[in-house]
Amino acid sequence: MSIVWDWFYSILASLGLYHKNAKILFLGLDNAGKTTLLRMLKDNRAVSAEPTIHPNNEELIVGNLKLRAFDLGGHETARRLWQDYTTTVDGVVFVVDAIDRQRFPEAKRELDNLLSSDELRGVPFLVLGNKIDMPTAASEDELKYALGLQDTYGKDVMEKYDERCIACPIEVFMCSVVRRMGYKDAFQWLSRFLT
Ligand SMILES: Nc1nc2c(ncn2[C@@H]2O[C@H](COP(=O)(O)OP(=O)(O)OP(=O)(O)O)[C@@H](O)[C@H]2O)c(=O)[nH]1
Repeated sequence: MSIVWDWFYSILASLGLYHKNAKILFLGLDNAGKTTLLRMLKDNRAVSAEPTIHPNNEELIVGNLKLRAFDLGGHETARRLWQDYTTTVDGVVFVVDAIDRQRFPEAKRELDNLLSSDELRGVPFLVLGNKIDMPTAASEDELKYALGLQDTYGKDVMEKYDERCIACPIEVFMCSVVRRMGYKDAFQWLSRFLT
C-alpha cells in the first residue's frame, strides 16, 4: 500500500469509516459545504469548490464505502436523483450553513421531508452545522431550535444503539470543514450505526 493510500485510510479510520460497508448520502441546500466536505475526506484539503451544477457528480468510493453528495431545495429533481442512486441508504449527513440564518426554514423543510420519507425510515441522520469558523455562525442550540431538533439521540459514543428504537437516531454537531474542526466526532457518532 502506498504512503498516500495508507494516509488516506488513516483519515477514514480516525472517522470510524474504515472497512465500513455503507452508502452515505451527503444532503443539504446548495452552498452548505457538502462538496468541500467530500473533497476534504478524499484529499484532506479544503478545495474551494465551484457550485455543483450537476447535483449528482460528487462521489467517493473506497472499498464498500460509498459517499455521495446531492443538493436539495430549489429543484424537485434532486429527490428523484438520490432515490435513483440507491434504494438502500445506510446513513445521511445533512449539512447546514450555520451562517445563513435566512435559509434555516428552507433547510428545516428539506430535513423534515427527508425524515418523513419512507425510504429513509430508521436511517441515522448526522446533521452538521457548518462554517463555525465564522463569528456570526449560529450556536448549536440556535441551530437545533431552528431545525426543530431539541430532542436528539445523544452524543455519548459509548451509548448502545437500541435496535428497537423506532425513531431514527439523529444528532447535531457543529463543525468547520475548512478548519477541520468538529466533524471527526460527528462521523464517529454516525459510524457506530453502520456495519
Ligand atoms: N467559512 C467557511 N466556508 C466554508 C466551509 N465549508 C465550505 N465553505 C464554503 O462554502 C461554499 C460552498 O461550499 P460547497 O462545498 O460548494 O457547498 P455545497 O453544499 O457542495 O453546494 P454546491 O457546491 O452549491 O452544490 C464554498 O465557497 C466553500 O469554500 C467552512 O467550514 N467555513
